[in-house]
Amino acid sequence: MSSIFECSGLTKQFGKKEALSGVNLKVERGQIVGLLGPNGSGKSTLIKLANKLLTPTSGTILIGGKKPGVATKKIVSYLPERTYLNDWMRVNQLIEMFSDFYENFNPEKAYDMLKSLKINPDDRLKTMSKGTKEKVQLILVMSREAELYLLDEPIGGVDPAARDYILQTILRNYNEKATVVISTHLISDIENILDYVIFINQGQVVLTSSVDDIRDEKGKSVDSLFREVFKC
Ligand SMILES: Nc1ncnc2c1ncn2[C@@H]1O[C@H](COP(=O)(O)OP(=O)(O)OP(=O)(O)O)[C@@H](O)[C@H]1O
Repeated sequence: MSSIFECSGLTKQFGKKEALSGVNLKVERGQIVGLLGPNGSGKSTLIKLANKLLTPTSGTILIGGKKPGVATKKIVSYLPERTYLNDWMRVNQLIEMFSDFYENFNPEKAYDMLKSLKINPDDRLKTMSKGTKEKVQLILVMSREAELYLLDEPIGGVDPAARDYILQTILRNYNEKATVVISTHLISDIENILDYVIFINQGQVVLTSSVDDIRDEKGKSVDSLFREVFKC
C-alpha cells in the first residue's frame, strides 16, 4: 500500500520568500506524527499544500498516492489553524452540516466527545470561550472516519489542563490504521502520544525519526532534542 503522505522536492515560494525548500518526506500509515518547528518554519504551508489550499511552486505532494484534490479531500480530515465556522451556529447544527457534507462523518462519535468534554450541543459558538470553540472544531474533525488527520496547532488555544484531555480524545477516537499529523511547538505537552517526529526549520526538513529511536538511541526526550536542534 502506498504511503499516506509523500513529498518530493516540494518547494513553495511566496514572491521572493521561500516557505518550503525542496522537502522530501514519506509518512507511513497508522501512526501519530508530530510536525515540529519554530514559528515561520513552514508547518502550515506544508499542511495547506496537502489540502490544496496552496499549490506547489515545484515538486510533488501525494496523499495516498494521489495529488491533492476531490478524491484526497474525502480521506483527509483537516483542522486549520484558524476557525472558519459560523459563529451564530449551534453545535448540533454544525454536526448536521458536517453529516451532510462528509460521508464519513460519525455524529454519534461527535455527541460522545461533546459529552466527555462537557460541551452543550445546544450552545452557539459565539457564546463560547476561544478554547471551547477550538475543542468543538477538533471534535468535528476527529468525528470523521478519515485515513489522514491533519491538525494544525490543535492545542494552541486551550489551557494546559485541557490539553491532556484533548490529546486523549484524539487518541481514543482515531482508528489505528489512520495517520494523525499534528503541527505544534508545544512539544512537551504532546510528545507522549507521538510515534514519529518531523523537525522542520526554515522550510527544510532537518530530522525525521521514530520517538522510540530518539529515546533509546539518543537517550533524550523529544522536547530536549528539539531545544538542542533549534537553539537560538
Ligand atoms: N500567504 C503568504 N504570503 C507570504 N508569505 C507567507 C504566506 N504564508 C506564509 N508565508 C511565510 O512563509 C513562512 C512559513 O510560514 P508558515 O505559516 O508555514 O509557518 P509555520 O511553521 O506554520 O509558523 P507558525 O508556527 O508561526 O504558525 C513564513 O516566513 C511566513 O511568513
